[in-house]
Amino acid sequence: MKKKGKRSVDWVLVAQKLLGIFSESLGLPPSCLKDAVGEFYQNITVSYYPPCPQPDLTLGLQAHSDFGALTLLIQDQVSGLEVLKDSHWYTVDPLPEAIVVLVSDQTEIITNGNYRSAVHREVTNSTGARLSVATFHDPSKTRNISPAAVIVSQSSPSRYREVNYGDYMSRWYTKGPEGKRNIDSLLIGP
Ligand SMILES: O=C(O)CCC(=O)C(=O)O
Ligand SMILES: [Fe+2]
Repeated sequence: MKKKGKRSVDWVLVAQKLLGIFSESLGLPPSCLKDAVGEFYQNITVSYYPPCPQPDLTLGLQAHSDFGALTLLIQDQVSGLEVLKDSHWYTVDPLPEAIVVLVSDQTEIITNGNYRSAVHREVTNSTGARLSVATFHDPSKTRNISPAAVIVSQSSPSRYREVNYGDYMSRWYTKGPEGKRNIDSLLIGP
């Protein structure tokens, strides 16, 4: 087995700590979300966006939500990341030393929609190149994910169908983000 570097272990600890805080904020035991995700599978993507002569015509990355549990992202001083809220795109201004936390699809499912996965995109600009490093913290492909039993009740029934994470991921790669949330296909009811 390949030994993980100290830096990637640190990222895992931050992600676990955040899932603990999310759990507690919902009145759940601190390990609730972490236990539901199981062992973290970590992927790191380094994205370089060169200056674009026609930013109005080109996105760096189309709108999507990340399919795992939690994404931690660092960006350089050039802005470009935007998040969607109430049909409006907001720029995530780069701050020195800051880590951007993006709630991803599996966390939305486990919390039964109490935490919503963040729809985001990357816009280009004509003057400066941009660099970002995203660390994805995801369940294993064999893991089945569903709303946590402690959250679901008769008055607050499951809003999402159970899904195998490997299948969910394959679907994402086959269909692509299509600018919308793939997770919506798991919604139960009208
Ligand atoms: O480069 C960014 O700021 C966003 C990257 C991203 O959303 C992704 O890799 O999923
Ligand atoms: Fe993303």
